[in-house]
Amino acid sequence: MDLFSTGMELTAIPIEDGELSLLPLLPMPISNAEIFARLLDETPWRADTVVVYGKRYLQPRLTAWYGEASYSYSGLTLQPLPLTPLLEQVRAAVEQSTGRRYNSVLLNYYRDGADSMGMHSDDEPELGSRPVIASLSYGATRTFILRHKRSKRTVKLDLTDGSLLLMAGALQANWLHGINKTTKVVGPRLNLTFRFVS
Ligand SMILES: O=C(O)CCC(=O)C(=O)O
Ligand SMILES: [Fe+2]
Repeated sequence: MDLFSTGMELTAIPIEDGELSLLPLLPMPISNAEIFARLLDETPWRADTVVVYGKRYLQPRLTAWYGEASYSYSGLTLQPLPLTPLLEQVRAAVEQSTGRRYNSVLLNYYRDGADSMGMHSDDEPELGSRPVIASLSYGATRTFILRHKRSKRTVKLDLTDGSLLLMAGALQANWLHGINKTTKVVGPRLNLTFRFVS
């Protein structure tokens, strides 16, 4: 941390072929524990089935999609729910810290270490050619894995309670990302990815 850093700003993580930055703790007027508990309780969590290479799978996590537009991936179309007052408040804080606007948010609930997200890029056409995605985590720390599509270089980041990761530029075009299962005992984790869908 340099002399003039307040620790409240995003810090760039040097990475080739894309932009990545991290804020260890998003400033919020309510505690992380309260945000976590309210999100867990207020969200109509869904256990969705996706189609991957023609086969149907139950997603290894629960999800909810909020915003203005429907969202399609892996043969699944999610109808949006209207943002709750809490999600509006969180969105405002994320917009303030990242200097960007978002009209949608995907909530992921990883119940324990058996829940995961496969390696993917958030590169659907409605996200635009250089998507800006702000990823906010609450609860248990899980390891976020990035893998370069051509070089296969892997970068790992621990996403801790209240951390905000910003993915931008050519990151989605050149890298995959995901969350592996773990055999370690881990508690529940919530992740919110704010996006701009047009
Ligand atoms: O849970 C995470 O940190 C990743 C979520 C993610 O990649 C997504 O929602 O597209
Ligand atoms: Fe993603």
